Amino acid sequence: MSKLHIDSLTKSYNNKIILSDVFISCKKGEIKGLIGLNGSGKSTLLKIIYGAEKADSKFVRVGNKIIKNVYDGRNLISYLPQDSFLPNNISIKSLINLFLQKENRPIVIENEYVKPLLNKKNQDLSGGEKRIIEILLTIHSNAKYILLDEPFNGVSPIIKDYIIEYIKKMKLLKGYIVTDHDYENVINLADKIVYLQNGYLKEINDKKELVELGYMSKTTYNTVYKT
Ligand SMILES: Nc1ncnc2c1ncn2[C@@H]1O[C@H](COP(=O)(O)OP(=O)(O)OP(=O)(O)O)[C@@H](O)[C@H]1O
Repeated sequence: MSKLHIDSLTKSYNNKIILSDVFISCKKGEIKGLIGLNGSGKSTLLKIIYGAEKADSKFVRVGNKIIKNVYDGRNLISYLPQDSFLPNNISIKSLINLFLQKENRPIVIENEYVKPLLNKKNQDLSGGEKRIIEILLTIHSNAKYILLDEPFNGVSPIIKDYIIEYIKKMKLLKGYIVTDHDYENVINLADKIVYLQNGYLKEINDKKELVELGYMSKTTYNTVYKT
């Protein structure tokens, strides 16, 4: 499968540069974890790659296909936004039929967490239940590359573990870029970590760098990683 390649991506809001000549790529079977401080531009980056937000400049392609907007990227790039995106007054079963191609529906309908919710309306689901449905609909689209913005938000620990194992199991088929403030789970899930700061992406090779970069305190690092 062709690689997802992004370069020369630049974005400013009100003359403030948020993303400055960003380069990132992802290949099939790869999970990239994107982390950074609040406001560093992670969501903006994912929205621009997907095509939901305009960039000042960008070059996005999957293989030889250049992606300029959401329409170009259909069946190639799928995106889970930070905020809930499903319409309310509609059953989960109908949402699955609406969002997924016929051949992709059974695996979601048969899912152990989805099955008990099929006849409920989206508005009657808890925040975490909604998130599982949204994640599965995004992953099981026809797209080859999946962008997940805060998939673990509002999800209980046991479901986070389930989502991580689920994505790992599915990873051979697609490529993923995942961002979340739950850095432990992003680090656990990802093959590579990239850190966004001052508009630039930096590859992290050693978790200790996250202290040097000011992402986490030494105390937190020692508590989490030095047992
Ligand atoms: N539509 C907009 N108009 C003006 N500024 C914006 C807009 N959207 C985002 N910003 C600004 O761009 C910066 C990056 O925002 P973004 O949401 O991409 O950050 P983030 O890294 O995802 O943050 P968080 O981790 O808090 O979700 C922030 O300073 C934000 O205030």
